[in-house]
Amino acid sequence: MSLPEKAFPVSWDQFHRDARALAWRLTGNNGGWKAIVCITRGGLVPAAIIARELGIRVIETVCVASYHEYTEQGELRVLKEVTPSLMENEGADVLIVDDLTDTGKTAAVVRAMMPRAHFATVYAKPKGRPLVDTFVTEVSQDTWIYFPWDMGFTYQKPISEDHLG
Ligand SMILES: O=P(O)(O)OC[C@H]1O[C@H](OP(=O)(O)OP(=O)(O)O)[C@H](O)[C@@H]1O
Ligand code: HPA
Ligand SMILES: [Mg+2]
Repeated sequence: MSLPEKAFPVSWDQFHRDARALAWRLTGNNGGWKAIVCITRGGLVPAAIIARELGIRVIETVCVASYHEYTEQGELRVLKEVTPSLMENEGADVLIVDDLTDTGKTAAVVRAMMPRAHFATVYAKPKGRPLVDTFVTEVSQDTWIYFPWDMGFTYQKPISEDHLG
């Protein structure tokens, strides 16, 4: 298993703030969004926050899995498709939400289902960035983002111990 070089841990508080910042960036759409399609499972959390902020009541899922063993990406599987009514008109006025885009593979598969939908993620890495319309924070490709729902409290070594060989 290869571990990315850098770590970007995100607390619940920070995630909430970043997801709200994403909601602010999504306020410009004339007439609003007719629905959110969130990419499970990571997209469920920002979708709840954005739906609350923008008053969106129709929330759909598209269920995709590709990272099977921690940081290793495997074959991408679509476990559940989007309801056909939201794919009408190529997904115009639909807001697709995910927690992040990394290689962009997940985004490419879901975008192909709804080419006119708006794709939003909280975080983006350089490879996935061209596939996303709106995001909040970019991190480098060699960084792993640690989401609060994947973490618990553990002892932290002092920074000096890591840097003094
Ligand atoms: O840009 P990519 O390289 O395709 O990676 C990004 C996707 O990977 C993660 O999902 P994952 O497949 O791990 O499933 P999960 O959301 O259930 O954790 C993350 O939530 C994104 O959906
Ligand atoms: O950096 C990441 N963090 C968490 N899940 C992920 N899935 C793809 N990339 C990442
Ligand atoms: Mg995901």
